[in-house]
Amino acid sequence: MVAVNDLVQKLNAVSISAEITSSLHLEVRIKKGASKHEIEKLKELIASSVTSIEDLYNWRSFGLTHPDLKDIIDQVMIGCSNTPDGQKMVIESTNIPISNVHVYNVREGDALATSVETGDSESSVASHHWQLPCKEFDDIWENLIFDDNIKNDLLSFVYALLKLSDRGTNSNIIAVNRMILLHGPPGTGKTSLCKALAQRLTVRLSNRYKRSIFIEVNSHSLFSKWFAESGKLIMKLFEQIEECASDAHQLVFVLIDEVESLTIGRTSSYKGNDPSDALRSVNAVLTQMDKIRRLKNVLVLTTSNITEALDEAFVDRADVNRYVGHPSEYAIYGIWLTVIKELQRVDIIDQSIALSPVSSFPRFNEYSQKLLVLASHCRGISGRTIRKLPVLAYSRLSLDHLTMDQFLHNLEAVINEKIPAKLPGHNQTAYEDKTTSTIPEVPL
Ligand SMILES: Nc1ncnc2c1ncn2[C@@H]1O[C@H](COP(=O)(O)OP(=O)(O)OP(=O)(O)O)[C@@H](O)[C@H]1O
Repeated sequence: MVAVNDLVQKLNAVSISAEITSSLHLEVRIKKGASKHEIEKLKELIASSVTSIEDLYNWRSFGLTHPDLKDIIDQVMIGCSNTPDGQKMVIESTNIPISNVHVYNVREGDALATSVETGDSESSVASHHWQLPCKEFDDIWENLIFDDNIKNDLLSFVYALLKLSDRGTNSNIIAVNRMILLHGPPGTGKTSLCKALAQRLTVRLSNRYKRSIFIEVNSHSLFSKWFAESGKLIMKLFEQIEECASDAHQLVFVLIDEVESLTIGRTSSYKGNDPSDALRSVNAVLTQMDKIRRLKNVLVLTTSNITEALDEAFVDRADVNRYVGHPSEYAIYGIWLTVIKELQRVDIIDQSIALSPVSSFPRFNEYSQKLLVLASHCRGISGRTIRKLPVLAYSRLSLDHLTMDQFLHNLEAVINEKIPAKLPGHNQTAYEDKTTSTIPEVPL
């Protein structure tokens, strides 16, 4: 029976042949203290040792057991933008191009808070800066689970945008603004996706750009505290960004979260303030965005929870705008799987029970089936809340170690307690059910 199941799984796995290995990348994270320069020389060995690994899933990391590699390489992630996230892969060819093997190390440490002067000898923390690739962002990509192909789509599209810009295409003919907009309900992973995307692009483009910086703009505090001054503040902030981008060997990612607070519609007033202030700020942002779009090493990532309030001229400038909604039961299952695996890794949940990956549905074992049923009760809830539920389940019993049965039982109890409205028969609101954007999607 097991053998038959294995066979079916193999048939379902994507077989990577030579013709698509060109879009297959290996991202190799080296151990602290190991020499990147020396490991760069081992790319061929790394590529060939990957082909002998049985359980490979797209965009999932794994360790290497080869005696010459295991002590210097922390993890490898295999990524193919032509293949769904989490799909099992069978690599038949050993022809992974060496140029697609990216060796990197991660920086540790906190973000650097950067201020701008606001007059009257006051200054405000306007942004936080991270040098990429950094440890904090590195595991986000693999742990973000979406129903659609948004991760692959964004990565390929933005990679193409940066390549086009780098080749010096005429922007009057090929309009590239290097700006993306992600919108949708709170807690659905928009900010995390921007950070993860920047990290992956940094690793991918490390041959082209020696350095990479991620600037997170503190848009809310900038706008609400010094409303009338915000036009000036925005200008100063963008001057700092331009300074970073003046280094042609540096890739600059700018994240503007809650972008609606900067670009609230020209006609709407903000918290009862004079609409002319809102207008001034919108204009300042748009002027600065237009300036920045001339810089080919800058990518602006924006997120919004209230798309309806966004300025049309701003939305128009985005090369991509995508709706990011609440996860379906399959994505919820996938998110819980990442949390449960971590709890198993630290031996809080029994390690002897392996839950099935989403891609093997419907051939689920009894535990996976139960988890999927629980997931179906949680539709319409944000990924942020979904991620917290297993920890709440663990905390219900003051035990150091839980069997899988105990864990699932507690998870069910937490769901019944915390979100009773999500039990079967509950009618979801129109907002919770929403799956399409109010802004037309740009086809990718
Ligand atoms: N689809 C998802 N897969 C995995 N984790 C998710 C997902 N959606 C949200 N999360 C988790 O929820 C937390 C919040 O995510 P994030 O801040 O990126 O959401 P957001 O959409 O930007 O929310 P907000 O608009 O409130 O800032 C993160 O820890 C993230 O890992």
